[in-house]
Amino acid sequence: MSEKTASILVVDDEPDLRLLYELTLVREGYTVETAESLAQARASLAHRFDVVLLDMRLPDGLGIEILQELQAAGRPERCVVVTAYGSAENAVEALRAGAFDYLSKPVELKQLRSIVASAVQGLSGASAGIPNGLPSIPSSGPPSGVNQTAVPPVPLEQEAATAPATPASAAGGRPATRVEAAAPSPGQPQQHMQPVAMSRAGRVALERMVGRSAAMQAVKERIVKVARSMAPVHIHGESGTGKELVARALHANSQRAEGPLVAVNCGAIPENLLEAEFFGAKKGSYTGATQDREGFFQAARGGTLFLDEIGDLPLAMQTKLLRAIQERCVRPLGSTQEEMVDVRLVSATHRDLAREVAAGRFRQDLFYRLNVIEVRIPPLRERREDLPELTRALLQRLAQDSGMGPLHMEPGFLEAMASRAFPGNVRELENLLHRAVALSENGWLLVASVCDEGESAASVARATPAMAVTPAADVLIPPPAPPSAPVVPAHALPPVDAPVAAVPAAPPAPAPADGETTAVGAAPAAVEALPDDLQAWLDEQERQILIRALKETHYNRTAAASRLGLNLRQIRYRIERLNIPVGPEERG
Ligand SMILES: Nc1ncnc2c1ncn2[C@@H]1O[C@H](COP(=O)(O)OP(=O)(O)OP(=O)(O)O)[C@@H](O)[C@H]1O
Repeated sequence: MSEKTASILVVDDEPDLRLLYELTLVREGYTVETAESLAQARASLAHRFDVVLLDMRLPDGLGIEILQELQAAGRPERCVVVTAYGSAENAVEALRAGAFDYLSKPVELKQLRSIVASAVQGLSGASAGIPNGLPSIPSSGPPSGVNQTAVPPVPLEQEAATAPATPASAAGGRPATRVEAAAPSPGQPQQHMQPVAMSRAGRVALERMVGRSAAMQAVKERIVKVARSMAPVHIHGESGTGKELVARALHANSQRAEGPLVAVNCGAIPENLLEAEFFGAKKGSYTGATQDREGFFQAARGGTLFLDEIGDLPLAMQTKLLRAIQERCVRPLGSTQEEMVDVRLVSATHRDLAREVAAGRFRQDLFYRLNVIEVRIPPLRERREDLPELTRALLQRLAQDSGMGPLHMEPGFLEAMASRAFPGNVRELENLLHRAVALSENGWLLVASVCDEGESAASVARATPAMAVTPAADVLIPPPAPPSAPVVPAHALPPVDAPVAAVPAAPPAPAPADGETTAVGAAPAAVEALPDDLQAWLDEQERQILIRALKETHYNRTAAASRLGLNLRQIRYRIERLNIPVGPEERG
């Protein structure tokens, strides 16, 4: 069944407009019903529709009430709201309330067709007239609340870290724009108008955002929730927090995922080229324009246009961008023709745009249009618990990219990382790890390479067993000891009931005397008895931690693996290797 058999409810009190919309949409092949008031719309909505075209002003109330009621009832209809000409407030309010998109009066039929086509995109058949036990909306009165439909849980698999990395974007070295190929189409056909299952591309994009802190989990849930409408999203976060990753995840989880994602660094384009770059240019329109060329808006047609560092746009260009957003069309430089645009806008900045507005450097009306939905990414200092996992994942990526063998962390390496403030967030962490890899010796990442000038390696290095990152999986495994790495005395084995640490804890080595420093890689000045058999000692550490995790999770291996940052396959392998009894075979 084609998408054109989708069903549309047109709600408008003006008979001429109702008829015009109806005829236009019927001609497009849709099944159309009409209603002239909120009351009639509520009655019609006893059945399910695919799209509801809602006029804002109706004799018995505001169209947005229907939108809110559908949202509150968790209904799947996508609402396109028709707002009065130039009413940015109404449009923004409707989008925030969950409208799929909006149209401004006077409605251009071309635009109506395009937006409805976009709203029904991916559908496989009509649903009108199916009394299928949908949650009903109240026959009158305001909604009891906003949509509380649960966001699908975001699976965070260990394999996330092995996903191919997005290109590292070194400051200053970034190209101004990138257009990306369409994402692979989801393997499963979509269920008609049911909450759409997360596609593989969508899941992978979320998994690339490493971090399971509550703060990051909230960011991911918000992405999933807001990805599917056309509402502009503004991403705010300090430099290096992963704004581009969020933009990619929004695109990959949107229904435009099969369209292009055009990422533009607004700060990297010379001012005199901005207009041509954004809107395209006709041959001969400026020196060097030897042929017609598309702009970002045309290149992103049917997809997402990501405007990074939007705060860097000069005021004159802000005005032109605002017009393009309001009118939904652009005019290429040197052309007399306007072209309709069909993009979803995502913008980002590390600046406080509200403050920029107050200072007169950013247009308030543009800010209002772009900031319909905000996604804030917390800085790394507000989610320090993500640091070990981020370190492992980034090292994994570095090891893969550089084709190096396994990388081992010198004792104290993670602690040295943890002692830093990271004002440059994940990018700074990434750069630091780059440096550590470049300075590594025989695959050993040295504490000294991540210490600040003058900081003693020994001041951060605690006597902890070393760890290795293998390129094959996100696994920390105890590697063979470095030639002179400090070791933990056998008597320091953590008791089974001791708190579990990612790295088996051991008492710190005795502090060196004043002024005494310990050379990196050299044994601390005073180290207690060495174990006779390092591998056996390390195995015992691992064994006890696994037993404890299993006990605490009632021998549920999946839960135990998750507690330890392993996947099921990895924990099974370790349980088997260390011959740990787990009771009845099928536990966990
Ligand atoms: N949660 C994360 N998981 C894995 N990698 C991350 C994460 N956050 C950021 N990164 C990595 O850190 C680097 C910086 O991220 P990104 O470019 O998205 O930051 P940004 O906020 O856009 O920075 P800027 O404001 O400077 O443009 C990238 O290489 C990105 O892959």
